[in-house]
Amino acid sequence: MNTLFPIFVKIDQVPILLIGGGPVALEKFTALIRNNPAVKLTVVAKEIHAEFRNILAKYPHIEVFERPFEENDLRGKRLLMTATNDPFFNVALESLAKKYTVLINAADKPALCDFYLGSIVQKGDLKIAISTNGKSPTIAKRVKELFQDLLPEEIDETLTLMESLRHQLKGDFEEKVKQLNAHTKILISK
Ligand SMILES: C[C@@]1(CC(=O)O)C2=NC(=C\c3[nH]c(c(CCC(=O)O)c3CC(=O)O)Cc3[nH]c(c(CC(=O)O)c3CCC(=O)O)/C=C3\N/C(=C\2)[C@@H](CCC(=O)O)[C@]3(C)CC(=O)O)/[C@H]1CCC(=O)O
Ligand SMILES: NC(=O)c1ccc[n+]([C@@H]2O[C@H](COP(=O)([O-])OP(=O)(O)OC[C@H]3O[C@@H](n4cnc5c(N)ncnc54)[C@H](O)[C@@H]3O)[C@@H](O)[C@H]2O)c1
Repeated sequence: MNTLFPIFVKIDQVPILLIGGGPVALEKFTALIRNNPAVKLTVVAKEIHAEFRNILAKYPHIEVFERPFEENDLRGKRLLMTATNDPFFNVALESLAKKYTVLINAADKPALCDFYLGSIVQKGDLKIAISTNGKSPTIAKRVKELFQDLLPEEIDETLTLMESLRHQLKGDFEEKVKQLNAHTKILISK
């Protein structure tokens, strides 16, 4: 049983610290930016690879420090993502995360994680997060590709129409739910 509880985080108002400047840190950075370019993010790494540095230069609102991590970096942060090549440092970060009551994701180190990243399907405002309970990130990626192909592009238009409908509907809550269900029944009928 997959006991992970999925939530959707407003990353433009929840400060995140990303430690690492290599390809894996760049992957995690890309995942954040793809979901919200306005992410409130600080990147700290002893050495930031050229490719990552060039990309970071396009996001002036992101704080970047090319130096070793300092405990102070955790102050005011709510999420910590780490992608370093130092296993001892990762373990130390796990206890520091507890001290600062920050949730930690250590890339590719499930035992150190409070939360996992999911594979994300996006069609306009529709977003689906996929988890395999850490069993196979590759399958998560394939399922994402499947849904990306399966879902019609028009789904976002439908969402926009539904949004205006739900704002127009009068009556009590129960009545609104009834009407919204009636309007969308066609979506699941053959
Ligand atoms: C979904 C995605 C999100 C993201 O990272 O943004 C993600 N991994 C992705 C890709 C990916 N990662 C790896 C491969 C190589 C092939 C393979 O191993 O399958 C590929 C495939 C590829 O790159 O093609 C290597 C890998 N990953 C983990 C381990 C350690 C272990 O399993 O013990 C190892 C072995 C390292 C080694 O061998 O040294 C662990 C985790 N990876 C997770 C998330 C969490 C569980 C998610 C879930 O529940 O499924 C978890 C537990 C923690 C975390 O990192 O958050 C992203 C999909 C991107 C997309 O959607 O396109
Ligand atoms: N590259 C891959 O495809 C891959 C795949 C699976 C797992 N991994 C694992 O993921 C981790 C990261 O991979 P990578 O390829 O990005 O590594 P990398 O060596 O390219 O980058 C590691 C980064 O961590 C930084 N760092 C290390 N100690 C630090 C500290 N004390 N303070 C601040 N920054 C510090 C380094 O400066 C560097 O920027 C490694 O543990 C690796 O084994 C990598």
